[in-house]
Amino acid sequence: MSVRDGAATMATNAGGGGGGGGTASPNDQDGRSYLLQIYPRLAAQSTTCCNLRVQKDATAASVISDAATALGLDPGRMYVLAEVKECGGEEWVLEAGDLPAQRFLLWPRKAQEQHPQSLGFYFLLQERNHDGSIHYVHLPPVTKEQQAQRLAARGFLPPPQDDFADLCNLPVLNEDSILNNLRTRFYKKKIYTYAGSILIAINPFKFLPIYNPKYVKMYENHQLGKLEPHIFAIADVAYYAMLRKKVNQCIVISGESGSGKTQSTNFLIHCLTALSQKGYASGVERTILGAGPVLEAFGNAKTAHNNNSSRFGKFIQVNYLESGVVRGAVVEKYLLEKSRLVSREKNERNYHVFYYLLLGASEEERREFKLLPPEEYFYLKQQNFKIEDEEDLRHDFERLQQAMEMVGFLSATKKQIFSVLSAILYLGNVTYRRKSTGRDEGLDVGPPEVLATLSDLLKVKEELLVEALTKRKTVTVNDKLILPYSHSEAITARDSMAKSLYSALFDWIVLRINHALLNKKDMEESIPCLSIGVLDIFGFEDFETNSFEQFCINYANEQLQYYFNHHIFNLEQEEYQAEGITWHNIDYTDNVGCIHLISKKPTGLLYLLDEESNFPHATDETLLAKFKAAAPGEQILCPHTGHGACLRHSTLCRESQISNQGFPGKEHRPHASRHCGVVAE
Ligand SMILES: Nc1ncnc2c1ncn2[C@@H]1O[C@H](COP(=O)(O)OP(=O)(O)OP(=O)(O)O)[C@@H](O)[C@H]1O
Repeated sequence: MSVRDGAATMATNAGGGGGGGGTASPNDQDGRSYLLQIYPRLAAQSTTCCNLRVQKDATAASVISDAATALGLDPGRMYVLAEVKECGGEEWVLEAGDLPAQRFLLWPRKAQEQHPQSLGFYFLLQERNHDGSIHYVHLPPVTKEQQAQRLAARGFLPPPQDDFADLCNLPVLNEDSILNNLRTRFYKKKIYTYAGSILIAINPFKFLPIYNPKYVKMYENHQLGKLEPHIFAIADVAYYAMLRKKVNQCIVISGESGSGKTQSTNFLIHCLTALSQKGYASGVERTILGAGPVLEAFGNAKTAHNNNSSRFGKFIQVNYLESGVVRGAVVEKYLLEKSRLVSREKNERNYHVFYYLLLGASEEERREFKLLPPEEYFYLKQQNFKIEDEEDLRHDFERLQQAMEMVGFLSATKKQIFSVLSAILYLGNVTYRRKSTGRDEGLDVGPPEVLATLSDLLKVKEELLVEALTKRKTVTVNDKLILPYSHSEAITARDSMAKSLYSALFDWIVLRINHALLNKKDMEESIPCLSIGVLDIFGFEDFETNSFEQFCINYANEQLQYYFNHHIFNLEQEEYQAEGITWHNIDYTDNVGCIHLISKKPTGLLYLLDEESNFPHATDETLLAKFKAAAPGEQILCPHTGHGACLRHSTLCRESQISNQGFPGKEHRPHASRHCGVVAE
């Protein structure tokens, strides 16, 4: 036996012996000797391990000698003994004089009494190379499951975690670690992660079997964070907080287009109604179920980011009796994107309902509503848009009709609605020509058959219609003037009429849905009610051409961001201070400057825009001049680039934080990932 480099090394005249299998189970403890199991990790390995009874004071050198003899190893070679503790990734090569039995006694009890290797504790016998270095042999790695079993079995220190269910537990908190954590979890099909009481959801774009009733039950009445993050946990917390504190709750969902906000809203509403069904069903869920497809048909459209994008914001409030039974619901809508009616980006579509009607209507309905093929409507045929899903659209029209009945639209009402839709499409086919005769400056409007059809569908006299489409009324101090539109003004007036008609129709549909959702008794008697609201508004948007709608949407999102900041940073920190908790305030990017720039009285952009709109001769240039005069040199610092930047820049940067970090599964979309956050209040 020789000792080199301080490590216990031995060459032995081994003979016979043979250890057999078995694992390093200590014991058969006689007070002074211990049973060690030693695993050879050798180039020419013939046996798996040997059991050695050793004295407490036996040195590593003597243990190596005995093990090599027992294993029948080549006596001309040199060996070392290493202690392995997998949980910490440790593999210690023992010195010749080290005492293996002593080390063994430091292992957790379970590892001494049970199958130690399965718990990640064992001794290894390794061969030395001629240069003294250790000859490492590749062994199959221990699987995560094996590792987890071992750890759970011994209730011991967890290994370094590779993902965290709550971002607050990340050992290092920065943008990279957050994104890595979300990505690691996403690859493991864990699409939900908490950041305290906020739930982050990453759109999987595929079905995951995690929304069935078993999950509603599983998450019922559990403290947030006890179980794996889930959207049902958020609904559950809101529901039980409402019942316990007798305070209304609100769940705010935000995220960019296509991130899954509406889907999340649906999961929440499903869970919120399921939780409350104690004995007798209220029928509200059925009405909500019907309301969904109706709102979707009229308020959703195919966009570049999402084939079924909600083009309006909504707040759904589910009302409960104090006992927790669902009582009714109310839908409030915000900012329908009206510009979509008359123009849109390439390869985007108008609202679903137009295509449903045109492709799904029966022959009789086609005659009744005077429907044309889709490509004959100016409002639909822009950008040579092709319809390739005719079958689906036909089916969707049937589905819509059914849903309308579920929310109480009678046949006559449906006909009125379809007539208005048809009229809106005909409005786009109205054309103008400058009058060619006499000194009249006005416009000829036509074609006559379109005007006649419009008058018929809208039940408005043709003269009145022509008047509204060609002239405007101006009221001055002394007089009432009727002036003809210029050609471009007339086109704008025609499109405005279409937009206003659709918007009014949508408002009216929402009103009707609310009538169906409200419990009639609530309107007659005053019964104390509690509620949970779910806010689903569109996220930040940035298109090639951004319109006033994008400005308003992004402003609404800035407000939402402000709300998040206020609640997550400000109020939380104030509470810590009030409770005397030692706390270093966290610096965060406050967007209040951006909000003031847009909406602070009296110089906010919105006020200036209002003011300028009252001037008859206002133009884009006069508005811009007004902006510049009111806020000379005013800039917002972009939180990410640090540049002095415009409003648009600041919103874009926030949006880009996560969207380009490479989540898989949706190659056809321009943004690599879509995520949304859900906050329960
Ligand atoms: N949890 C989920 N599981 C499976 N698929 C999902 C999930 N969430 C979203 N999706 C898929 O992503 C699509 C887009 O989601 P959704 O319409 O909810 O996005 P959104 O954020 O509301 O978009 P927009 O703001 O444009 O309305 C859905 O049609 C659905 O196919």
